[in-house]
Amino acid sequence: MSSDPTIIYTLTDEAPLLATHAFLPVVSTFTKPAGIKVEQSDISVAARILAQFPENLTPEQRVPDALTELGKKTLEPDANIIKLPNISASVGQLTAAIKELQAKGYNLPDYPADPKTDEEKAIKAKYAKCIGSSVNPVLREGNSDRRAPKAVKEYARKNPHSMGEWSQASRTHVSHMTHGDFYHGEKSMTLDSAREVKMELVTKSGQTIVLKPKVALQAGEIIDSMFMSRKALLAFYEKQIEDAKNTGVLFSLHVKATMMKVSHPIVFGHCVRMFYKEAFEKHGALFDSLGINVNNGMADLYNKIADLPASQREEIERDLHACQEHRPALAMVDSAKGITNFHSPNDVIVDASMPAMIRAGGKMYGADGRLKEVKAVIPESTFARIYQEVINFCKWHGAFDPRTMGTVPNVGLMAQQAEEYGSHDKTFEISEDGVANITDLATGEVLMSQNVEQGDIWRMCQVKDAPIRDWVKLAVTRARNSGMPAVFWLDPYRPHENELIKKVKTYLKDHDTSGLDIQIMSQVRAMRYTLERVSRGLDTISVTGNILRDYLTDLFPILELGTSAKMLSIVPLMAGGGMYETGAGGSAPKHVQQLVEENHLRWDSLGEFLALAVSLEDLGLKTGNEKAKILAKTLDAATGRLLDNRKSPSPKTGELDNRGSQFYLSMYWAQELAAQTDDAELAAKFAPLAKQLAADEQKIVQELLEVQGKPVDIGGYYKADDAKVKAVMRPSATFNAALESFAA
Ligand SMILES: NC(=O)C1=CN([C@@H]2O[C@H](COP(=O)(O)OP(=O)(O)OC[C@H]3O[C@@H](n4cnc5c(N)ncnc54)[C@H](OP(=O)(O)O)[C@@H]3O)[C@@H](O)[C@H]2O)C=CC1
Ligand SMILES: O=C(O)CCC(=O)C(=O)O
Ligand SMILES: [Mg+2]
Repeated sequence: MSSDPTIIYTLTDEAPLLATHAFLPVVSTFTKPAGIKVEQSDISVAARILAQFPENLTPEQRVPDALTELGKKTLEPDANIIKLPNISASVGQLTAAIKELQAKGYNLPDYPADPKTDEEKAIKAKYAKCIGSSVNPVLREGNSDRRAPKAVKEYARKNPHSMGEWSQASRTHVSHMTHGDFYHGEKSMTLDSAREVKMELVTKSGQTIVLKPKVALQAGEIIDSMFMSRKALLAFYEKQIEDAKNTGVLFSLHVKATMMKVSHPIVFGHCVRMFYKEAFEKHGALFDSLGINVNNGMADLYNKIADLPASQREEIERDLHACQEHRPALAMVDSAKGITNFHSPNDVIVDASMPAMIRAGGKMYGADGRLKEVKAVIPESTFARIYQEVINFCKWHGAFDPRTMGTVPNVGLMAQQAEEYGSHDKTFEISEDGVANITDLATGEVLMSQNVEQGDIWRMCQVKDAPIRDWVKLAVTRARNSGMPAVFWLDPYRPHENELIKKVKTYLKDHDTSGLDIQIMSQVRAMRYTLERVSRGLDTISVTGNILRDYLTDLFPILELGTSAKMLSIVPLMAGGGMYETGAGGSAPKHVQQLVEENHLRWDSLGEFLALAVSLEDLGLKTGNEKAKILAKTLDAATGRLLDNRKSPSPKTGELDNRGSQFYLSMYWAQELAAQTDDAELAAKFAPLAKQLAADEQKIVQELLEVQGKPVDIGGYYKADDAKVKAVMRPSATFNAALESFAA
């Protein structure tokens, strides 16, 4: 039993970080009487960049490599981590962050987009560690348990969010490849013994190029080899662009360039190039000489042509516009600002963008700011099909009704960089035609081989045996505790999932499943089965691999609750600790913009409140700290009251925002603590605070409201000024004083 139980609180980026600045003082104050320590760990993109370049910084500027430290912590049994959503940076966001840090006096090197020297290559490799989804895979040393807590689901039932109407005549649909994609030629095997393998390309010209010299594999591990054909992808895009034009629906592309940070920017770039084909053919050499990489989106192109002589730039712009003339209309990210789906590869992230489209009745915004029917292009067919199944269902049954629909929690295979989301260091764009082999290093035996062509994307995925066992156990536990049926979404026609099915069947026998309803279904059937139940108000646990975990934990919360930010998201770490994530919702740039322009933060910290309650409960159970358990129980009760009394933040400036919502949470929490009878000492301790906050309620709310409506300065975006942020996020002198005198 630890004498000094500790919760590690992550500091991340954008809206979640702003909210944390207001919430942390409350957390530290409330947990102190229970003897709990709250430590901070800065894993913001700015801190992660700075940690890469200690030699460029003065001793005062240097920061520890908090992410690596935290990664190690996840392997310790007493880990208790609250993890807020962080930026998974695009190249554009990375360069903007570097620029801001340089302007603040940090002597960082520029990002070398096209490195020539060894030194530049080394710099690029360091920056590569800060791009895309580079936090979650390090910390997620456990599988995923995400669900809508009962109080939140009840709230959504009583206060349903808006849902767009679906028409049976809707032409909205999903388009995916039917050949030449990863699904098409996938190979998979379970290792009989531990091996070391390499990934190599044997070219048609007889050369052997080693792409990955060594991957150490464990016995029982499942590995896959799969590739996407460039030719098939281009032909697919050509056809879909043509079809959208002929049928008059918006063209939209949905990828996950953040998580799939190697493959999806390439998949995205091919689409943009195909769309603007003639302009790229005409200006290709110039674009290359300017270092334009369309995998980073049209924003990069427009930035890089900005300094060309006006006549040359205008000619390019004319040629780009000429392409648009005979191309379909594009779905917009921000129609007011003219930002299209092609602006940046991470503006449209499939896990959130497809549910948003489905929630809106199968529509996305066109350039005129109106909602329109859409062709949703999701090239890879493996998982795209589930969305078409949802569309089919909505067209037939109409939109789901949040007042009556069932809930779909998820148990997701995620630990130890499982499946596709761990494949970045084993993903390659093929340089010339040949055979791509996974070869045993010791024996030279070729385990799996694929015929590939230049430009194809080839990857190897892994999933270790222990995470699979843990995942099956978690599924059985959740089914038992919830009384819901659980469905493993596994497709026997997909080689990888077929290997998984064998293991699932074996490991289910390790558990008492009597009285439980556990089934295995292919994805499309599982979706249909689940939706039939959802529409009848019945609940069903989805037990899925890593990508479907990501997709379904935005899809169902967005349909059921209006946002995934209100979901409980737990990672029971395999080493015994726990990580408590705040929903699946990411950071929201437009929330920061609203704060800076109008001093109103619409971000809802509900996910943070829910996560903290489970973190406290877990800490109480594991360390025998009864006060922590009471803190957890009363926090949950306070969160319930917050919902019942409608004290969540409003999106509108001039109304209660994140700070006001946090005040109410604090007041209710103090009141619940004062009222409980399990621990008289705690009750007595919190009684004066509860009384004071209630007495000052009007005054505090007034202080929090009156600051709104004017611009504020937080001293930066990626690395805001701590003191300025604190001042902005804690503007009520009365509330601050009450907390301080309590803590004293
Ligand atoms: N766990 C993690 O670390 C995750 C990180 N990300 C990262 O976050 C960034 C943005 O991702 P994106 O896919 O656009 O998704 P987001 O979840 O940031 O946002 C989509 C929209 O959902 C609404 N929303 C989400 N959370 C909240 C909240 N707590 N309170 C109020 N509204 C909320 C906002 O809509 P509105 O403005 O209309 O209110 C927001 O604009 C990317 O860098 C991505 O990689 C994404 C997912 C998870
Ligand atoms: O790590 C990321 O970029 C996003 C994570 C995410 O979308 C999720 O876990 O649901
Ligand atoms: Mg997600």
